[in-house]
Amino acid sequence: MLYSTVPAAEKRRLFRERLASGELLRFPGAFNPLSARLIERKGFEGVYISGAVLSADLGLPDIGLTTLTEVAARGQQIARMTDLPAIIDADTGFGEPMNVARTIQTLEDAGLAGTHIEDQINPKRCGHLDGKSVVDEGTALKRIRAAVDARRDPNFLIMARTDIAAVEGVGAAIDRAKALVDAGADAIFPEAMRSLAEFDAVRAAVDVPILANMTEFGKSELFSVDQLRDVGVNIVIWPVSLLRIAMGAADRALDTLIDEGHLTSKLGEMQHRADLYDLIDYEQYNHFDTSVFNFQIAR
Ligand SMILES: C[C@](O)(C(=O)O)[C@H](CC(=O)O)C(=O)O
Ligand SMILES: [Mg+2]
Repeated sequence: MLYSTVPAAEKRRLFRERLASGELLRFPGAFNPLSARLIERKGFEGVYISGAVLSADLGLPDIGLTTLTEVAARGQQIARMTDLPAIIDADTGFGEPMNVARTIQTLEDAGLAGTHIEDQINPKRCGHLDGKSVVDEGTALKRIRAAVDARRDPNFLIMARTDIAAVEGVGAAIDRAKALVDAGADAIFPEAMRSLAEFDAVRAAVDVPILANMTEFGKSELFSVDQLRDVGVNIVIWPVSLLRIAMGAADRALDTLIDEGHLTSKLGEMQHRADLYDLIDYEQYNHFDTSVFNFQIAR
């Protein structure tokens, strides 16, 4: 109740331990703090906090308009709701390498378990869109070195994301991934891989964990957990999926409301009040005041 009782340093330590085991860890994207609770309840291994979701939530395109303050605050709200490790998207790090350093310390303070910093130029765009540009290798490495030097908890995971595959091909992504690992990256996020063979090639090239981004309507086919495990992927994210599903359902429900004048036909699709209260541990709040949860909800 109220929040996770596991301190951030402990979440990070446990996360590092699981990552080292080589198993594939599943990180659905939480589009709000409540959905992080659902992800934990269902038994997933972690929670992803997407920049695309954060900006879409504010009605903005994912082009680096959100600020570190906004991102860290939302990350903190989500991370504190779950015992699971939460990885947050830090885009290009919010500025120059010195800003990247501040980003890392701020995200550590916010209780996140790790983050990824990408090598796109500013303004950045979704990794699955055409027309991306990346910074030169020197700049990309500086961002990662700054991140690694700035962290105070060695278990805070610093992942380097490279978007170069879409611009120069998977060969360039492999070269860059190796250089990023040499610069201190704990893990690699090869963005917009088009096939399992491409994941396989990156996997073979580096011996740190790699992440697969299973975002919909993008460049990657939607591979299954088993397929990704077979090629040695260590973390898989579905960054925007729950937001897409929730917004799709909301869109259809509003149409139903217009057509039918009520939402009775939608009750089966809704999270029941009883399930919501269960998810937020409403009953536990009786601990403070026994009159808080003294009602029945009919199913
Ligand atoms: C992973 C990602 O960086 C995100 O912000 O969630 C996006 C997802 C998306 O826009 O579909 C990405 O650039 O892939
Ligand atoms: Mg992003």
